[in-house]
Amino acid sequence: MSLAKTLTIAGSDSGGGAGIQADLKTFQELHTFGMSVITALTAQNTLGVHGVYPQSIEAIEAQIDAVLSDIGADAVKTGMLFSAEIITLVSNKLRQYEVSNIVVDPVMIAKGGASLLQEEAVQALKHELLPISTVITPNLPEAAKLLGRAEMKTVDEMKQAAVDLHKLGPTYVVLKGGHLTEGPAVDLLYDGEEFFELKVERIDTKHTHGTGCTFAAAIAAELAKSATIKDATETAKQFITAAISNSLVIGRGIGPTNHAAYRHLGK
Ligand SMILES: Nc1ncnc2c1ncn2[C@@H]1O[C@H](COP(=O)(O)OP(=O)(O)O)[C@@H](O)[C@H]1O
Ligand SMILES: Cc1ncc(COP(=O)(O)OP(=O)(O)O)c(N)n1
Repeated sequence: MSLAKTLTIAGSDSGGGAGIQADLKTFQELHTFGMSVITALTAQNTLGVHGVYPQSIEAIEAQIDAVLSDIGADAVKTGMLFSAEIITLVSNKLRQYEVSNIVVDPVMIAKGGASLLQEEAVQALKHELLPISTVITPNLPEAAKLLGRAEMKTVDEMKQAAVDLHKLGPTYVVLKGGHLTEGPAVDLLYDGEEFFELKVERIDTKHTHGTGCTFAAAIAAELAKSATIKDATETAKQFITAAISNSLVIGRGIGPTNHAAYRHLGK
């Protein structure tokens, strides 16, 4: 038997709700073979990030080479990359191994406010990783930072931002609207010509830790199984909506989404 192979290159969340842990759970639930390259350890729980410990370039490079020189990946998802040096390494390696489905979640700041990307690394993200990516999945603050403008507040402003993000080089842009303060949770898929809206009623819960990681990992899993970008984002939206609707009230802060919920829809 063979399974589509998915690789996450991201930070570890000791609390299990975001980062590598969220990605691997999502990969598994969507019936792919998940693998990981850890860029940084975080000491994290539902109350926030209590420490960030980047791994050495040597350790990250060795992990990537071990996985891609032998097993390979049908899709790679990147999350917390932390520094310009790590971004340069990851970009070079993805080129070297000619990875074809690259999903870049440009993780910058955790919900609790902790910085997961150094300020000076934003330029490396823009100029080295975005141009080789298949799809980027910024949230509204990340999109604003990448474009050097104020945060979008309406779907019309999101559309203009998606066009401008597309000019940075990715084949597709999925701009996430989870941070909109009013109305449904709308995300926009832009392919350089047309917009597609992914829209659901906003779920009334504070337990949304790891939503962005989970959503991007689901897109990567579907692309690995050869779904079109439109089908991949639609499935990912169903996956994250089920995960948020059944999110877990654990810990004393913002609880994680429930990665097992999608399977209970009979998927
Ligand atoms: N309260 C909510 N109800 C429904 N969907 C949500 C809610 N919050 C976030 N989402 C969805 O979760 C996904 C991740 O979005 P977002 O929270 O913006 O990302 P991030 O975790 O990177 O900040 C998107 O599909 C977004 O629309
Ligand atoms: C290790 C690690 N990576 C990424 C994040 C951010 O994840 P996200 O899905 O955006 O969720 P929130 O942190 O915003 O709830 C993280 N926290 N840790």
